[in-house]
Amino acid sequence: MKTAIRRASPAVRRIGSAARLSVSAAPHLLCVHIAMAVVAALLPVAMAWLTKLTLDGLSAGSSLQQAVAPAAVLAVGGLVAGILPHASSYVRSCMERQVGLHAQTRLFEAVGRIIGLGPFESPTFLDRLNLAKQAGGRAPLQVVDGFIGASKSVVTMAAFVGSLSVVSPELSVFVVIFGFPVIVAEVLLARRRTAMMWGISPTERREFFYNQLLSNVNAAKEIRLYSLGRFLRNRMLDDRRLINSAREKMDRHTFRVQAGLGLMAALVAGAGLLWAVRAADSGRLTLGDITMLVAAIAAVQSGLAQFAAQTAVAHEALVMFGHYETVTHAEPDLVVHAAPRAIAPLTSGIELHDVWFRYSEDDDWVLRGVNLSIGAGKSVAVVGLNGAGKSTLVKLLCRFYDPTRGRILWDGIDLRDIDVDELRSRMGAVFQDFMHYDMTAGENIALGDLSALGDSARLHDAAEHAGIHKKLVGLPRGYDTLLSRTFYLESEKGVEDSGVLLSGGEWQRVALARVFLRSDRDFLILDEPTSGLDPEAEYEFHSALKALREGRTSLVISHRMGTVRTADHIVVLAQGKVTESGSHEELMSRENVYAKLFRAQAAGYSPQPGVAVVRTQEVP
Ligand SMILES: Nc1ncnc2c1ncn2[C@@H]1O[C@H](COP(=O)(O)OP(=O)(O)OP(=O)(O)O)[C@@H](O)[C@H]1O
Repeated sequence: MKTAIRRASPAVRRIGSAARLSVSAAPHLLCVHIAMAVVAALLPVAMAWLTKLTLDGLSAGSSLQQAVAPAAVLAVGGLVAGILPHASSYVRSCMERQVGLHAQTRLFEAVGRIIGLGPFESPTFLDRLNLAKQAGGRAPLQVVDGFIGASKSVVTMAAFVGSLSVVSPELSVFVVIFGFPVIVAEVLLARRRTAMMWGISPTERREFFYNQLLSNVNAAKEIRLYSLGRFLRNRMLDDRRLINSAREKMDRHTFRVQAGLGLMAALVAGAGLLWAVRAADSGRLTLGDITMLVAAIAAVQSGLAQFAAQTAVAHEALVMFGHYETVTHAEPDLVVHAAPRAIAPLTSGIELHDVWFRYSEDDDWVLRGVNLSIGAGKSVAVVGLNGAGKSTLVKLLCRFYDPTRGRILWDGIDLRDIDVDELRSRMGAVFQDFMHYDMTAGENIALGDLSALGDSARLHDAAEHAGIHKKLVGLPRGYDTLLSRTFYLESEKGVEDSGVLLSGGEWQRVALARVFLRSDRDFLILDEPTSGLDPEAEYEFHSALKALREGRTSLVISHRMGTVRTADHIVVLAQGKVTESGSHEELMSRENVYAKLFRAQAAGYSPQPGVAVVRTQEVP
């Protein structure tokens, strides 16, 4: 049995998976929904038979009193038929909300299980994630609903075809043969539509990117100053036109196929009616038979149309749900050790042994055999020109990627053997492209360590160290002020300017405050921590940094030599290799790349310009 299930086609597995998801999200509503579908499937047949029997009875001369009972049942049936679609749609809406919430929870839990950054930098994954997000809310229920709806149509049609075969076996066979191509055509249409949607997905994402860019506050300055508005708008509209043209082509094709099917249906209905009139004329059919025949033809045709539509919707939803399933069942992007090794506070240090790394097999090597030792309690600085691989090194240390070759060891234990959450809980970092969260000032800092949320003393202390406390405490609502003009706080709905915007350097201090909140961690990474700070703030920051680093292991990356020079050990990275290392004094005495870089920067502050200037080509 299990083997059979394993061998079942992906479509069957997906239907099973969508059903399980719906059952776990809304079991009671699903039962009510199915029960309503059964009643809705059989009600038209029961009504048709009752009508036929009532009319046959009346035409055979039965009294009005005898006709009252079936007529009363017919009236009740009519009442149920009138209310049922609305009740069913209400139940469906309730289910949609519950299943949507459940599916979204599962999707974002799966996204949270992605350890590294690789998938987020892959266009294919992003397209799939985009479709999964679109599908997550509706697709599981659409699959189940389509299945229920198609089954409902089959039940109604089978009951009517059975009834029709009593009246006219030839016509019932004719209707069944007619139905087959309708179903095939609709399934093919659905397949084509989903292929089209997958095809336009990258264009839709790009259009969305331009769309966001045109309304993004950070982009607004350059867009206005460089007059990029029309250019970006045209690109967005070009993408929209491409999308529209693909959709229009699909709509035209759908129209041609469905108009053909409609014509066929009309011909069948017309032929059936002509035959029925001639048969009644020759006395082979009663009045009741004709009403049954008319009802059966109409019901089978609408049943076929509904079956086709439901199958098409279910098929489309099934394909979309496939993307959802791929994301939620994705294998971990990085190796996850089944029995990870526990790590203790860093005692020996972090070692990189012959680390090679490239982002993909098609890319060039970014790191080419890096050997580096970051001793426990020591501060190491990495310098190098743009693109030398410094931030990539940080990504490997945080285990956003694994080395393509070589190993990174934490007190002798390979990072791949350590539980990634435990590893990261022992680190603090401020990244070059740190985040601005559209949240309050307090929350923006507390995100560095959620246990500090609402703990004013800790937040103030971290902000004080980062030199931003005075600014934050002076905001209209202090630390509760929203650092955004994108949203309102719930408590301040409608207050136009309740949020505050910070300057670039102030934002950097907020990001630094996050890392000060984690100053008790074993290993601190500071990637360009002072790039946005003014000289006074940079000076203050160095004293704070010194205190922060005291006795801690840290790695600093900076183009500012003033930030770098106080490190215990400095490493020059060039084209993915360590080309020089030592203390500031040692490196200066070697008169090599570091010394040239340092002097070149110092020359910028010198009253006599024209001292040593290092050029990109000079660096190996
Ligand atoms: N996600 C990525 N996919 C492919 N290549 C990448 C990716 N990220 C960076 N690179 C490439 O890796 C190289 C090193 O980039 P990295 O950001 O590590 O340099 P860096 O030394 O930090 O530079 P900078 O001083 O400008 O910040 C660059 O050539 C860059 O194009």
